Amino acid sequence: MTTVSEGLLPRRAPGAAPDAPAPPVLSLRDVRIGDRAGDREIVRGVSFELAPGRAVGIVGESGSGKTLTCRAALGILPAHFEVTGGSIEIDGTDIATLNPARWRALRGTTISAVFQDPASYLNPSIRVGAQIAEAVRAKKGLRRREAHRRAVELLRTVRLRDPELVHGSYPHELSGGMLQRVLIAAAIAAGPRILVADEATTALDVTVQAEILDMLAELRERTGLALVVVSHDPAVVARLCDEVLVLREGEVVEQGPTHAVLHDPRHEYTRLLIAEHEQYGLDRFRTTGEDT
Ligand SMILES: Nc1ncnc2c1ncn2[C@@H]1O[C@H](COP(=O)(O)OP(=O)(O)OP(=O)(O)O)[C@@H](O)[C@H]1O
Repeated sequence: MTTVSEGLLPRRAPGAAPDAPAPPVLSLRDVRIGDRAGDREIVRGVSFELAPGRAVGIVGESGSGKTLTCRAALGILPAHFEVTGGSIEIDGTDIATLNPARWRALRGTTISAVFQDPASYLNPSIRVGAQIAEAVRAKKGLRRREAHRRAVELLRTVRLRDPELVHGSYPHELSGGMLQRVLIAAAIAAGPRILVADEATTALDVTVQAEILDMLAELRERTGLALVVVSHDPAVVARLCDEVLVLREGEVVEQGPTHAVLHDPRHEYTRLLIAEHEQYGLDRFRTTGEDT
Protein backbone atom coordinates (compact mmCIF):
# COMPACT_ATOMS: atom_id res chain seq x y z
CA MET A 1 0.00 0.00 0.00
CA THR A 2 1.31 3.45 -0.90
CA THR A 3 0.23 6.31 1.32
CA VAL A 4 -0.37 9.80 -0.01
CA SER A 5 2.82 11.07 1.51
CA GLU A 6 4.92 8.20 0.18
CA GLY A 7 3.47 8.79 -3.27
CA LEU A 8 4.65 12.40 -3.10
CA LEU A 9 8.12 11.85 -1.73
CA PRO A 10 10.82 13.58 -3.78
CA ARG A 11 12.90 11.16 -5.76
CA ARG A 12 16.65 11.51 -5.84
CA ALA A 13 18.39 11.09 -9.16
CA PRO A 14 20.11 7.69 -9.41
CA GLY A 15 23.74 8.00 -8.41
CA ALA A 16 23.31 11.45 -6.87
CA ALA A 17 25.26 12.10 -3.68
CA PRO A 18 23.00 12.04 -0.61
CA ASP A 19 23.61 15.72 0.14
CA ALA A 20 23.64 16.98 -3.47
CA PRO A 21 21.03 19.70 -4.03
CA ALA A 22 17.99 18.20 -5.73
CA PRO A 23 17.78 19.11 -9.43
CA PRO A 24 14.87 21.37 -10.35
CA VAL A 25 11.58 19.65 -11.12
CA LEU A 26 10.51 22.63 -13.16
CA SER A 27 12.61 25.20 -14.93
CA LEU A 28 11.61 28.05 -17.18
CA ARG A 29 14.29 29.84 -19.15
CA ASP A 30 13.48 33.15 -20.79
CA VAL A 31 9.99 31.95 -21.72
CA ARG A 32 8.10 34.05 -24.22
CA ILE A 33 4.48 33.57 -25.16
CA GLY A 34 2.84 35.10 -28.19
CA ASP A 35 -0.71 35.52 -29.41
CA ARG A 36 -0.82 34.54 -33.09
CA ALA A 37 -4.23 36.15 -33.51
CA GLY A 38 -3.13 39.61 -32.44
CA ASP A 39 0.47 39.07 -33.54
CA ARG A 40 1.70 40.30 -30.15
CA GLU A 41 4.04 39.01 -27.49
CA ILE A 42 2.22 38.69 -24.16
CA VAL A 43 4.85 37.13 -21.88
CA ARG A 44 8.38 38.42 -22.36
CA GLY A 45 11.14 36.45 -20.73
CA VAL A 46 10.10 34.58 -17.58
CA SER A 47 12.78 32.44 -15.89
CA PHE A 48 12.84 30.48 -12.66
CA GLU A 49 13.92 27.11 -11.27
CA LEU A 50 11.85 25.15 -8.81
CA ALA A 51 13.42 22.40 -6.70
CA PRO A 52 11.40 19.72 -4.86
CA GLY A 53 9.78 21.07 -1.70
CA ARG A 54 10.24 24.69 -2.75
CA ALA A 55 7.63 27.26 -3.71
CA VAL A 56 7.78 30.07 -6.23
CA GLY A 57 5.18 32.81 -6.41
CA ILE A 58 4.09 34.87 -9.38
CA VAL A 59 2.34 38.14 -8.58
CA GLY A 60 1.07 40.93 -10.77
CA GLU A 61 -2.05 42.73 -11.83
CA SER A 62 -4.83 41.16 -13.83
CA GLY A 63 -3.69 40.56 -17.41
CA SER A 64 0.04 40.59 -16.59
CA GLY A 65 0.52 37.05 -17.94
CA LYS A 66 0.58 34.95 -14.76
CA THR A 67 -1.96 32.39 -15.94
CA LEU A 68 -0.51 32.10 -19.44
CA THR A 69 2.91 31.39 -17.94
CA CYS A 70 1.42 28.54 -15.88
CA ARG A 71 -0.63 27.23 -18.76
CA ALA A 72 2.52 27.12 -20.89
CA ALA A 73 4.21 24.96 -18.21
CA LEU A 74 1.16 22.71 -18.10
CA GLY A 75 1.02 22.42 -21.89
CA ILE A 76 -2.50 23.87 -22.02
CA LEU A 77 -2.12 27.26 -23.67
CA PRO A 78 -5.38 28.50 -25.18
CA ALA A 79 -5.80 28.23 -28.96
CA HIS A 80 -3.69 30.70 -30.93
CA PHE A 81 -1.20 31.20 -28.06
CA GLU A 82 2.23 29.63 -28.33
CA VAL A 83 5.61 29.57 -26.66
CA THR A 84 7.67 31.72 -29.03
CA GLY A 85 10.98 31.63 -27.21
CA GLY A 86 12.96 30.14 -24.34
CA SER A 87 12.40 26.69 -22.91
CA ILE A 88 10.44 24.85 -20.23
CA GLU A 89 11.70 21.65 -18.62
CA ILE A 90 9.71 19.37 -16.37
CA ASP A 91 11.87 16.93 -14.48
CA GLY A 92 14.67 17.46 -17.00
CA THR A 93 12.51 16.96 -20.09
CA ASP A 94 12.02 19.82 -22.53
CA ILE A 95 8.23 20.00 -22.91
CA ALA A 96 8.63 20.96 -26.57
CA THR A 97 9.57 17.30 -27.17
CA LEU A 98 6.41 15.87 -25.57
CA ASN A 99 3.69 14.32 -27.70
CA PRO A 100 0.04 14.16 -26.50
CA ALA A 101 0.47 10.66 -25.03
CA ARG A 102 3.51 11.70 -22.97
CA TRP A 103 1.65 14.80 -21.80
CA ARG A 104 -1.25 12.62 -20.63
CA ALA A 105 1.19 10.44 -18.70
CA LEU A 106 2.82 13.48 -17.08
CA ARG A 107 -0.29 15.41 -16.06
CA GLY A 108 -1.45 14.48 -12.61
CA THR A 109 1.54 12.25 -11.93
CA THR A 110 4.32 14.84 -12.33
CA ILE A 111 2.61 18.20 -12.71
CA SER A 112 -0.87 19.10 -11.61
CA ALA A 113 -2.93 22.24 -11.08
CA VAL A 114 -5.77 23.87 -9.22
CA PHE A 115 -7.49 27.01 -10.40
CA GLN A 116 -10.10 29.42 -9.10
CA ASP A 117 -13.79 28.48 -9.15
CA PRO A 118 -13.57 24.81 -8.13
CA ALA A 119 -17.27 24.14 -8.83
CA SER A 120 -16.68 24.52 -12.56
CA TYR A 121 -14.16 21.66 -12.49
CA LEU A 122 -16.50 19.18 -10.80
CA ASN A 123 -19.45 17.33 -12.29
CA PRO A 124 -22.51 18.55 -10.32
CA SER A 125 -24.35 15.22 -10.63
CA ILE A 126 -21.58 12.93 -9.33
CA ARG A 127 -20.59 12.63 -5.67
CA VAL A 128 -17.21 14.24 -5.07
CA GLY A 129 -15.63 11.09 -3.66
CA ALA A 130 -16.48 9.18 -6.83
CA GLN A 131 -14.86 11.94 -8.89
CA ILE A 132 -11.63 11.73 -6.90
CA ALA A 133 -11.73 7.93 -6.98
CA GLU A 134 -12.08 8.09 -10.77
CA ALA A 135 -8.95 10.28 -10.97
CA VAL A 136 -7.11 7.73 -8.80
CA ARG A 137 -8.36 4.78 -10.86
CA ALA A 138 -7.42 6.43 -14.15
CA LYS A 139 -3.90 7.41 -13.08
CA LYS A 140 -3.01 4.67 -10.62
CA GLY A 141 -5.02 1.75 -11.97
CA LEU A 142 -6.50 0.98 -8.55
CA ARG A 143 -9.57 -1.22 -8.15
CA ARG A 144 -12.86 0.29 -7.02
CA ARG A 145 -12.61 -0.50 -3.30
CA GLU A 146 -8.97 0.60 -3.06
CA ALA A 147 -9.74 3.80 -5.02
CA HIS A 148 -12.55 4.59 -2.58
CA ARG A 149 -10.26 4.11 0.39
CA ARG A 150 -7.60 6.27 -1.20
CA ALA A 151 -10.11 9.02 -2.04
CA VAL A 152 -11.14 9.16 1.64
CA GLU A 153 -7.49 9.29 2.66
CA LEU A 154 -6.89 12.17 0.23
CA LEU A 155 -9.86 14.07 1.65
CA ARG A 156 -8.33 13.61 5.09
CA THR A 157 -4.94 14.81 3.79
CA VAL A 158 -6.50 18.12 2.69
CA ARG A 159 -7.86 18.41 6.24
CA LEU A 160 -11.53 17.97 5.53
CA ARG A 161 -13.33 17.03 8.70
CA ASP A 162 -15.44 13.90 8.29
CA PRO A 163 -13.93 12.81 4.96
CA GLU A 164 -16.41 9.90 4.62
CA LEU A 165 -19.31 12.35 4.72
CA VAL A 166 -17.64 14.65 2.18
CA HIS A 167 -16.87 11.61 0.01
CA GLY A 168 -20.59 10.92 -0.32
CA SER A 169 -21.60 14.55 -0.94
CA TYR A 170 -22.54 16.28 -4.17
CA PRO A 171 -20.65 19.48 -5.06
CA HIS A 172 -23.64 21.73 -4.28
CA GLU A 173 -23.71 20.39 -0.72
CA LEU A 174 -20.21 21.74 0.02
CA SER A 175 -18.91 25.26 0.70
CA GLY A 176 -16.43 27.02 -1.58
CA GLY A 177 -13.56 26.27 0.80
CA MET A 178 -14.51 22.58 0.99
CA LEU A 179 -14.76 22.37 -2.81
CA GLN A 180 -11.32 23.92 -3.19
CA ARG A 181 -9.92 21.27 -0.81
CA VAL A 182 -11.67 18.57 -2.86
CA LEU A 183 -10.03 19.94 -5.99
CA ILE A 184 -6.63 19.94 -4.30
CA ALA A 185 -7.24 16.33 -3.21
CA ALA A 186 -7.99 15.41 -6.83
CA ALA A 187 -4.93 17.32 -8.05
CA ILE A 188 -2.57 15.44 -5.71
CA ALA A 189 -4.31 12.08 -6.15
CA ALA A 190 -1.61 10.63 -8.38
CA GLY A 191 1.29 12.02 -6.32
CA PRO A 192 2.53 14.84 -8.56
CA ARG A 193 5.87 16.50 -7.84
CA ILE A 194 4.67 19.97 -8.88
CA LEU A 195 1.38 21.65 -8.04
CA VAL A 196 0.39 24.88 -9.77
CA ALA A 197 -2.08 26.83 -7.63
CA ASP A 198 -3.45 29.63 -9.80
CA GLU A 199 -5.55 32.04 -7.73
CA ALA A 200 -6.69 28.89 -5.94
CA THR A 201 -7.83 30.72 -2.80
CA THR A 202 -8.82 34.07 -4.28
CA ALA A 203 -12.58 33.59 -4.03
CA LEU A 204 -12.48 32.41 -0.41
CA ASP A 205 -12.82 34.46 2.73
CA VAL A 206 -9.63 35.34 4.55
CA THR A 207 -9.85 32.67 7.27
CA VAL A 208 -10.57 29.81 4.88
CA GLN A 209 -7.88 31.13 2.55
CA ALA A 210 -5.32 31.07 5.37
CA GLU A 211 -6.31 27.50 6.35
CA ILE A 212 -5.85 26.26 2.80
CA LEU A 213 -2.51 28.04 2.39
CA ASP A 214 -1.31 26.45 5.64
CA MET A 215 -2.47 23.07 4.43
CA LEU A 216 -0.47 23.52 1.19
CA ALA A 217 2.57 24.62 3.19
CA GLU A 218 2.30 21.51 5.33
CA LEU A 219 1.91 19.27 2.28
CA ARG A 220 4.97 20.85 0.74
CA GLU A 221 7.05 20.36 3.85
CA ARG A 222 5.91 16.83 4.54
CA THR A 223 5.99 15.45 1.01
CA GLY A 224 8.43 17.55 -1.00
CA LEU A 225 5.68 18.80 -3.30
CA ALA A 226 6.96 21.82 -5.26
CA LEU A 227 4.52 24.72 -5.62
CA VAL A 228 3.94 27.43 -8.19
CA VAL A 229 1.62 29.92 -6.55
CA VAL A 230 -0.09 32.52 -8.69
CA SER A 231 -1.87 35.42 -7.08
CA HIS A 232 -2.64 39.06 -7.63
CA ASP A 233 -2.25 39.31 -3.85
CA PRO A 234 1.34 39.47 -2.52
CA ALA A 235 0.12 38.31 0.92
CA VAL A 236 -0.73 34.86 -0.47
CA VAL A 237 2.74 34.50 -1.92
CA ALA A 238 4.34 35.84 1.28
CA ARG A 239 2.70 33.05 3.23
CA LEU A 240 3.92 30.20 1.03
CA CYS A 241 6.81 31.04 -1.24
CA ASP A 242 10.61 31.14 -1.05
CA GLU A 243 10.97 33.16 -4.22
CA VAL A 244 8.72 35.62 -5.98
CA LEU A 245 8.47 37.02 -9.50
CA VAL A 246 6.65 40.28 -10.05
CA LEU A 247 5.06 40.43 -13.50
CA ARG A 248 3.90 43.58 -15.22
CA GLU A 249 2.55 43.47 -18.75
CA GLY A 250 4.32 40.17 -19.37
CA GLU A 251 7.69 41.30 -18.07
CA VAL A 252 9.42 40.37 -14.84
CA VAL A 253 10.12 43.69 -13.15
CA GLU A 254 11.50 42.16 -9.96
CA GLN A 255 12.48 38.69 -8.79
CA GLY A 256 14.15 37.31 -5.69
CA PRO A 257 13.67 35.82 -2.24
CA THR A 258 10.11 36.59 -1.12
CA HIS A 259 11.15 38.18 2.12
CA ALA A 260 13.60 40.56 0.41
CA VAL A 261 11.25 41.53 -2.43
CA LEU A 262 8.25 42.15 -0.20
CA HIS A 263 10.13 43.91 2.60
CA ASP A 264 12.48 45.91 0.46
CA PRO A 265 10.94 46.23 -2.99
CA ARG A 266 13.23 47.81 -5.57
CA HIS A 267 10.66 48.50 -8.25
CA GLU A 268 7.96 51.13 -8.02
CA TYR A 269 5.39 48.67 -9.41
CA THR A 270 6.13 46.16 -6.62
CA ARG A 271 5.73 48.95 -4.07
CA LEU A 272 2.36 49.84 -5.59
CA LEU A 273 1.19 46.21 -5.55
CA ILE A 274 2.14 45.91 -1.89
CA ALA A 275 0.54 49.23 -0.97
CA GLU A 276 -2.71 48.18 -2.67
CA HIS A 277 -2.88 45.06 -0.54
CA GLU A 278 -1.48 46.48 2.68
CA GLN A 279 -4.95 47.42 3.83
CA TYR A 280 -6.01 43.76 3.60
CA GLY A 281 -3.33 42.65 6.01
CA LEU A 282 -0.12 41.97 4.11
CA ASP A 283 1.79 42.68 7.34
CA ARG A 284 0.10 39.74 8.98
CA PHE A 285 1.44 37.45 6.26
CA ARG A 286 4.84 39.09 5.88
CA THR A 287 5.80 38.37 9.46
CA THR A 288 5.37 34.67 8.66
CA GLY A 289 8.43 34.97 6.38
CA GLU A 290 10.46 36.45 9.20
CA ASP A 291 9.72 33.53 11.46
CA THR A 292 10.99 30.94 9.02
N1 LIG B 1 -8.04 32.57 -23.79
C1 LIG B 1 -7.63 33.81 -24.07
N2 LIG B 1 -8.06 34.44 -25.18
C2 LIG B 1 -7.67 35.71 -25.48
N3 LIG B 1 -6.82 36.42 -24.72
C3 LIG B 1 -6.35 35.86 -23.59
C4 LIG B 1 -6.73 34.51 -23.21
N4 LIG B 1 -6.09 34.22 -22.05
C5 LIG B 1 -5.36 35.33 -21.75
N5 LIG B 1 -5.50 36.29 -22.66
C6 LIG B 1 -4.85 37.61 -22.64
O1 LIG B 1 -3.47 37.44 -22.32
C7 LIG B 1 -3.04 38.41 -21.38
C8 LIG B 1 -2.48 37.74 -20.14
O2 LIG B 1 -3.51 36.97 -19.53
P1 LIG B 1 -3.31 36.09 -18.21
O3 LIG B 1 -4.59 35.35 -18.01
O4 LIG B 1 -2.07 35.30 -18.33
O5 LIG B 1 -3.12 37.21 -17.11
P2 LIG B 1 -3.15 37.08 -15.54
O6 LIG B 1 -2.00 37.86 -15.06
O7 LIG B 1 -3.23 35.65 -15.14
O8 LIG B 1 -4.48 37.83 -15.18
P3 LIG B 1 -5.72 37.36 -14.28
O9 LIG B 1 -5.26 37.52 -12.88
O10 LIG B 1 -6.80 38.32 -14.66
O11 LIG B 1 -6.01 35.96 -14.69
C9 LIG B 1 -4.25 39.31 -21.11
O12 LIG B 1 -4.13 40.43 -21.94
C10 LIG B 1 -5.42 38.48 -21.53
O13 LIG B 1 -6.46 39.29 -21.99
